[in-house]
Amino acid sequence: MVIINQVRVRYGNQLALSIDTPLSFKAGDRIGIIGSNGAGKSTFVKTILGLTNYQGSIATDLKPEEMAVHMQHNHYSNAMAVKHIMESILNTKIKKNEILQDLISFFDFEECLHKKYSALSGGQKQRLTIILVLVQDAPLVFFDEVTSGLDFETRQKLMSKLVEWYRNKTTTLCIVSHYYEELEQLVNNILILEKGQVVDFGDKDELFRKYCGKTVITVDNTPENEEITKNFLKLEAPGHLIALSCQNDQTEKDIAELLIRKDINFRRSNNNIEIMSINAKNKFNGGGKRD
Ligand SMILES: Nc1ncnc2c1ncn2[C@@H]1O[C@H](COP(=O)(O)OP(=O)(O)OP(=O)(O)O)[C@@H](O)[C@H]1O
Repeated sequence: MVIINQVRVRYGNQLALSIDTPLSFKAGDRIGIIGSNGAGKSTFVKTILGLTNYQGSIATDLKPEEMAVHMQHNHYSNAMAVKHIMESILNTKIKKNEILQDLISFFDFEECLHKKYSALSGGQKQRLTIILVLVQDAPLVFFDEVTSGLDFETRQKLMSKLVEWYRNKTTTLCIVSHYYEELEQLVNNILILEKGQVVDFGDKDELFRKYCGKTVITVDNTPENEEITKNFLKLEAPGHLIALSCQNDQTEKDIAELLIRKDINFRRSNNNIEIMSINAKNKFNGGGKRD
């Protein structure tokens, strides 16, 4: 569907994106794009959409109108009700458009239709743009930080809705997000970017096994827990956590039994994208695993 090869994007003297190894997106892929601030995620999305000046090759069998995008920031007129914004952007009437009616009801948006844009809450504003994106029914859809700035509960609700909407569809999705738990439920591939370069790209579960092992057990980072877990293989982790790599069932059982015996709370995961990406970036930057 899309093959990206030897692509470079420069802003003045800055090389914002540099992709050497070919990346390909297949129909139906659900791709999570992650990386620190300034890693090049939005530039990557814009480049596939043809919105940057790039060197290199982006081959696709899709027409421009077969790609839809939800960008990070959106602005709409405040002069008219949301209903009229929708109808004028889409050049349709809600009462004559069944897909639009379905989306409005699916996203519980009826009560917002008669409000002005500025009167919508953050979550409602995002739902407006999501509806405008989804109604296009494009085969390739980009979401760039669709839940940014929303509280935890609103984010969860919105993501569950998206998961439900796309459950039985073949749409290819590229989702840029800093919220790893959202990606855990929605994507099966991960692209990790760092300083404009590709750290890794592939199946989410394979990347997890490559960088973390079979499972990861996390405990709070305290001196006591550090002492108790000192004989196990540690991974890089956010500062407040100790992450233990379990390469097989036996190690996992040994660690769990020890932690239960010591009455220590722990979390087991076989898809922790945050810890996977920290370790992928660490390896990419030449670091090794912790002792
Ligand atoms: N229009 C622009 N002009 C100049 N530099 C830009 C422009 N857009 C992005 N950049 C720079 O290119 C780099 C990549 O930016 P980009 O927005 O793609 O990162 P990002 O990973 O999406 O970041 P964030 O998570 O903060 O949204 C950054 O250093 C940014 O400052």
